[in-house]
Amino acid sequence: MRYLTAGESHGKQLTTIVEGIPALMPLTKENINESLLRRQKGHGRGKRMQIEKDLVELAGGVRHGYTLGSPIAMVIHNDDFKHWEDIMGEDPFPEDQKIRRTVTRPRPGHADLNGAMKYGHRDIRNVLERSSARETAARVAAGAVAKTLLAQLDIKIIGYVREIAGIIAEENMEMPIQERMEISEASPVRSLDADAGQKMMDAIDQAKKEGDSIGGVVEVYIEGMPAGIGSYVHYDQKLDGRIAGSVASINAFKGVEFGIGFEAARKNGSQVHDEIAWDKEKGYYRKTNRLGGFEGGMTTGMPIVVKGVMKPIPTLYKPLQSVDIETKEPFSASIERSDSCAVPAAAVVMEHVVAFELAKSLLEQFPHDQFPKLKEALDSYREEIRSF
Ligand SMILES: Cc1cc2nc3c(=O)[nH]c(=O)nc-3n(C[C@H](O)[C@H](O)[C@H](O)COP(=O)(O)O)c2cc1C
Ligand SMILES: C=C(O[C@@H]1CC(C(=O)O)=C[C@@H](OP(=O)(O)O)[C@H]1O)C(=O)O
Repeated sequence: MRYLTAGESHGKQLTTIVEGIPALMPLTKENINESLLRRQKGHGRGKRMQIEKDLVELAGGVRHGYTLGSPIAMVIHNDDFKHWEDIMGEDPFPEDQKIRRTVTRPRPGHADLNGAMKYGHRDIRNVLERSSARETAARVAAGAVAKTLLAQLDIKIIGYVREIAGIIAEENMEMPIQERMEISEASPVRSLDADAGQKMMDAIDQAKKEGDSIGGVVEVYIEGMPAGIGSYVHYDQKLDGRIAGSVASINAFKGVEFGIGFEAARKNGSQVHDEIAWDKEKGYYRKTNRLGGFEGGMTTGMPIVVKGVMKPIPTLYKPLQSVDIETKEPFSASIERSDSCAVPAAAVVMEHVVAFELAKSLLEQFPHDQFPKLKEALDSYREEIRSF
């Protein structure tokens, strides 16, 4: 199972192709649109999200509500394209407009300067159009297909915000996943804690007023993955490693933690490892879940708990200093628009990239061309694990 995306932020459309989903799996565009619309929400986003209404067009691989086993092609149109046709269309700029319309001022913290040097672009627009997190809409579409597969295998997944600008939403470890879903969806910052949520919103408003940006920590929580998914035998089969890679690949993500994460460095082994217990009904389980659902690159059967840290947005109304690549002169220009905080949206993105890795590892372990056979194989594996 794999996916590719294509498309520029202000170009015509984003395209996603997902390969490897078995045939005969129920899938509708509503499954995908629900995820896309969730990604667009969240306090702190800029004007662009008022222009876009992300809706998917299923362009291949699905017929009459079921997957065909062929690649699934999805298109999301950029509504903003109509404002950018002269800049993003096929025709080059007329000579007399070239200098004025070419982007030559790289933003610190974005892909601008490194991307321009690597690909030899003297117009930084050729970099920023693709490095933009607009691409995460296409990734969420791929993840939504994976999430639909997981849901039909009784695996639930949700992403929410744990921290923004140092304000922490304390977690009640006992909170069931359904409650996590409902509370975070109702919160404008996807927080699990109303008091912290209000403080987060205030911090976002304050940052915006000051022309600055803020980052935070998001968490993805998964229930229903049986023990033993992933493997210890090769570096690239370790599921926690794959998840870490996919999370770090999200725009502006700078770190990943499982369970208590970096806190483990400051604790003794007896305070970190989760004791093993057994119950006639549910089989083996851990008395605690400090390792966040992974041992040896494989799931333990406990909930998977993974956090990602997002740095503050690099485009600032209060700009940092940089150097114009044509004149080599320093500048500090003002900008037209940007998000001041995209942490709530990033929680939805992280949920979807993690969902993709989970679905991919399940299909590697239980390769089936037909979805009902995958379901049957997983049910029988679950029974085997329970009575082990
Ligand atoms: C949902 C989301 C929205 C974002 N919005 C913006 C934005 O409005 N302006 C901006 O400069 N960066 C934004 N970013 C972050 C940049 O895309 C990111 O910092 C850039 O691609 C450079 O990559 P790096 O930070 O991973 O090094 C956003 C990221 C995400 C996940
Ligand atoms: C378009 C999205 O996010 C964009 C990500 C982004 C960036 O530099 O990463 C910059 C902004 O784009 P624009 O300059 O057009 O306002 C965000 O709006 C989106 O999330 O769909």
